[in-house]
Amino acid sequence: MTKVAVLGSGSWGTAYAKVLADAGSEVLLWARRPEVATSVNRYQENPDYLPGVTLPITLKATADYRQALDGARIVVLAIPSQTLRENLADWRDFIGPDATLVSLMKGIELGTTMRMSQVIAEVGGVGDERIAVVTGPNLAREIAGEQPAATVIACADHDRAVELQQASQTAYFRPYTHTDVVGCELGGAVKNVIALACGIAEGMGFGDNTKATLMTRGLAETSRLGVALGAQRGTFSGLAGLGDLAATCTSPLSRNRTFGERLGIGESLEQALRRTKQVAEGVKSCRSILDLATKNGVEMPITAAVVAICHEGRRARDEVGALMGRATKPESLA
Ligand SMILES: NC(=O)c1ccc[n+]([C@@H]2O[C@H](COP(=O)([O-])OP(=O)(O)OC[C@H]3O[C@@H](n4cnc5c(N)ncnc54)[C@H](O)[C@@H]3O)[C@@H](O)[C@H]2O)c1
Ligand SMILES: O=P(O)(O)OC[C@H](O)CO
Repeated sequence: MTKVAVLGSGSWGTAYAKVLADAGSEVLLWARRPEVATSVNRYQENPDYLPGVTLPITLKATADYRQALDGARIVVLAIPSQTLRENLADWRDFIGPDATLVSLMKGIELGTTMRMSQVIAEVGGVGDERIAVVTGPNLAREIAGEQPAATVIACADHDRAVELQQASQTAYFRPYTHTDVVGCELGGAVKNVIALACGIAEGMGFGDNTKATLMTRGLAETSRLGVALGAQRGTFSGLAGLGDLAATCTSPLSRNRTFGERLGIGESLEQALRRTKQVAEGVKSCRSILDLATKNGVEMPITAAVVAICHEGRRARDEVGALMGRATKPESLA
């Protein structure tokens, strides 16, 4: 039986740990707070992040990351993106020499503009062939409720991707493999920013035309950035691109979309942050994504508008005017 460590017991860490346990692996979930581990072990529930979901009896938890990592063939990283560098520095010495490191995170590091797999390679000192990314239209609550969905497992080493695919395949969760790690990670990170924009539009009272416009043009700017960074254009039409964008921009379960809605009704960033217990990755990553785009000479007007609203004190209404007033041009999907 494959031994798996899932580091991070928030909503997605817990839901994906359930998938892995349901698929037959021996899974140990690491929780920062001992009471979360106790609740998983005693009551098969993570009441803070997935209340009402009964976890498999075979899924165990611990507050000791060394115990979780001991003998793990697969190590899943499920913490907020901006905390990865610091946490992995503590964990790296306890990770087995041939373990696969799996990122569930959908963000870009502030300051370095690195993707999560790049942070893992640098801090963990591991080759790309040992790093995989799981991404797609995977709202944790729906997966935990065993509602059917697909995902993408991207890894430079196809055999490892297949190994993880087999370890994640259940009656309700269908993983596809992919080799375009860059495109899959960018799809996951940028859709959070576009979901913020859709939430803002919703909060401002705009309807479906506005949100469809943001999604379509948001995907165009995502793919423009991706191609400039070496991603395959086709990745953005798949689960990691369009699939995740559609789920996140339209679902009331999305933290990014919900956060945007608060901004759209006129709350300040601080007010919205105070009301948000879980991570809405796009709020921080919009800045690193815009930096990455600027460094690479790529125009991302929707991302720039989200940065302006979140971090530069600009009014949403003014940003709508700026976006709509841009020079006219032919439609291009890149
Ligand atoms: N929730 C989803 O539906 C979903 C789906 C796919 C991908 N993701 C991505 O997965 C990642 C994790 O998201 P989540 O939904 O589990 O988040 P969450 O907010 O539900 O949980 C975050 C977890 O990280 C822990 N944590 C917070 N700060 C920490 C720190 N400084 N050091 C260590 N641990 C810390 C929290 O205690 C919690 O257990 C994010 O990048 C998110 O974008 C989430
Ligand atoms: O709740 P969000 O906005 O972090 O989105 C969750 C997932 O990434 C959807 O696939």
